[in-house]
Amino acid sequence: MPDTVSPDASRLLAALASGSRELIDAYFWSKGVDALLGELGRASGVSRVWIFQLIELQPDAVVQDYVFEWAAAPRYRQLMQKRFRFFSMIFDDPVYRRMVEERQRGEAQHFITQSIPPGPLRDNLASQGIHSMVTVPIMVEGRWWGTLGFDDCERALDWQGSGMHALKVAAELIASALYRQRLTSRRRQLELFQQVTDCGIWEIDPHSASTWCSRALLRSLGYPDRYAHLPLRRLLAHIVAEDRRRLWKQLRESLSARLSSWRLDVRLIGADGQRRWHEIVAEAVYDDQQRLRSLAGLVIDISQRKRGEEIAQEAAEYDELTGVMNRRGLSRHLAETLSSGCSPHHLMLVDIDHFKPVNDRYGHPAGDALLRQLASRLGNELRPTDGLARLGGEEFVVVTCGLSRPQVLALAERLRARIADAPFQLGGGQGGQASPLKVPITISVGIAELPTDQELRHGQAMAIARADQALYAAKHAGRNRVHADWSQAS
Ligand SMILES: Nc1nc2c(ncn2[C@@H]2O[C@H](COP(=O)(O)OP(=O)(O)OP(=O)(O)O)[C@@H](O)[C@H]2O)c(=O)[nH]1
Repeated sequence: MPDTVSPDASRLLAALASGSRELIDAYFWSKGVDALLGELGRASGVSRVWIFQLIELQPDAVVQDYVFEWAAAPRYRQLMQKRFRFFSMIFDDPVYRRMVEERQRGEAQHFITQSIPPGPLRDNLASQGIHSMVTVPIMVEGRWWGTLGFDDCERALDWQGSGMHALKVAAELIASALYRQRLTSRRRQLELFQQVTDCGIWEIDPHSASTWCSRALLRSLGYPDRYAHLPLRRLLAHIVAEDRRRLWKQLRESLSARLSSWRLDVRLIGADGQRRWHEIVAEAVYDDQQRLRSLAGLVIDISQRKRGEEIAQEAAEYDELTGVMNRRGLSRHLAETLSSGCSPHHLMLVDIDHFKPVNDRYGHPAGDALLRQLASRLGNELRPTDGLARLGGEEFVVVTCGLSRPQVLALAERLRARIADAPFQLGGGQGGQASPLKVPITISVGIAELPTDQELRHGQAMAIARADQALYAAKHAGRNRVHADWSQAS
């Protein structure tokens, strides 16, 4: 057995000092680690310095990968050997099992091969020609990440005392470089994630009501990137008042139900003063007493999606030809206006008289143009709260609220007169083309009251049926007139 010698502690400390500088300065930690291992290897005079990364800890085996190496001479190199790629060590040796348990606890080990009890571990080391070995676990965020090891194939090195202390410092330096790299790459990933997704990250401390907002979020709200402290009150002021009320309600309800996550769409007022739809995604963490410990989440810009939804809704609820509401839009308008508290509600059916001859004589496109103009003229006579819809063909509906029967009759009469008094101009008249056609038309109007005490769909159908009766009466009486059916109105 070779004589036991101790490493030169002062050389090791000097190596640690210069190696650690490289590790701190290196952009990629791996480059700094290579330099540190080299410094330590040369200073200690060992044959090989290595780092194994822990890949998986199984119940009866540990899987590791040989990730870094410094070798004093080419014959000591092992890194490229296939047997050290994701190699698995089985716990069939109690000595090895104890070693793994100690590494998990962050404890260093040093041994001379010949002093190890006979068994697989000793055989393994002997097969590699190792006389002595020291290992220090690399602990990252309190967990065993990997192992820093020194093999001596020439001497039996005794690593106790200041030599061992230097190696522990080296393992801690490597661990902190790894941790720094992790944080840097996490930060980069987060920034990339935010850029790609138009999303901001926030966190609120419920005790102090202080907030943390990611740079992207701060920027979109008009604050400097590194704004140190954005009070919750100020953050909430960026939410449109009406949506803020919904947010408080959502917050109260989810807290009382101890919900761990929820979502809400709100409008945010950005740095440019524009309101944009955002989705708030929140994750709540509660302590053992079910009190809120932290609230964090994302703010995702969904203005594009909302615009898409609005376009889809417009397509679904508006008439393509005239731009006024269609039957579906009318239903929504009625539902909204009936629940608004304004009453009574009246429904007018407006139908063009003798429209078929217009189509027959001037063609369908001219008929279309006339329908568009009619919608526009009717709309000009109405208030913003009134509803105008096209039911199909040449039949329109006007919905009013808050008007008495005489007032509704007067409005209908005014609509009728405005259409009858001025002929419609169709086509031509521009750039030396033929002069526009002047087509006089009239409308007939049937009126009914909308019942408020019935189910909407039923009440709407009833009112349309009665208005239709009144319209029929107006047509029968000679057209260009207004009729009302006040029967059965509740
Ligand atoms: N241009 C055009 N015409 C339409 C459209 N929808 C329905 N019409 C036409 O509207 C006309 C409706 O004719 P009728 O139901 O006979 O009614 P009318 O000729 O107006 O007669 P009265 O209502 O009884 O006064 C038909 O010629 C339909 O082809 C449309 O979208 N565009």
